[in-house]
Amino acid sequence: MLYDDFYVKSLIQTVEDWPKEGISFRDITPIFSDPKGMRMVVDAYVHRYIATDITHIACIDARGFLIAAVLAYELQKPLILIRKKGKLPGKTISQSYDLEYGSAELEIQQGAVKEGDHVLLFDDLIATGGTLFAAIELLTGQGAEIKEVSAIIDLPDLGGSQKLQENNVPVFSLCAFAGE
Ligand SMILES: O=P(O)(O)OC[C@H]1O[C@H](OP(=O)(O)OP(=O)(O)O)[C@H](O)[C@@H]1O
Ligand SMILES: Nc1ncnc2[nH]cnc12
Repeated sequence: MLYDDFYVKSLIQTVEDWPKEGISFRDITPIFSDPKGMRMVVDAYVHRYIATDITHIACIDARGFLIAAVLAYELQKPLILIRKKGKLPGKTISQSYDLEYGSAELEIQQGAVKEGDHVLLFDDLIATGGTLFAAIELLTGQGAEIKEVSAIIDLPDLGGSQKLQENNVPVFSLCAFAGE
């Protein structure tokens, strides 16, 4: 299905002062409850990544999982879960970070990726980029190469996507909310 930016953006709801005062929270929940929107989003990513040399898709707990799992299924690629602290069994590597409304710690299982792996890193939204930088650290720390960081929404006013690009990380987002 052809991607329609106006349609997808119309599904994303802005909730002011949540989870903290001063935050304009971009809620993607309605995309998942709208089969047309879901298909549009998934198809856009399938089209973008089907003819690339990506070997793995990594995604971030929790909203990043939702599209990435469908994409991994469609592209028949292994899916790597980067989770919030304390959720993954076995030996893990962790990385703490700050995000727009707090701080947290992410973990990956040791051996989840290795040198020579070409990873597409997926999350739902880029704000300060803190979450993605932590995930990149976990992946590259085990030798993987980040081919692209991909999100549904970019919030360029928060500077994350620019910072990623300045660090030579290719970034793609389906839509952006700037000055609105
Ligand atoms: O660019 P940043 O400033 O780091 O913010 C972006 C992150 O914030 C949200 O995650 P959250 O930690 O709220 O987790 P959730 O997906 O479990 O809701 C979002 O899903 C991104 O992962
Ligand atoms: N403004 C925002 N809306 C939704 N998720 C977010 N994660 C970080 N900032 C966010």
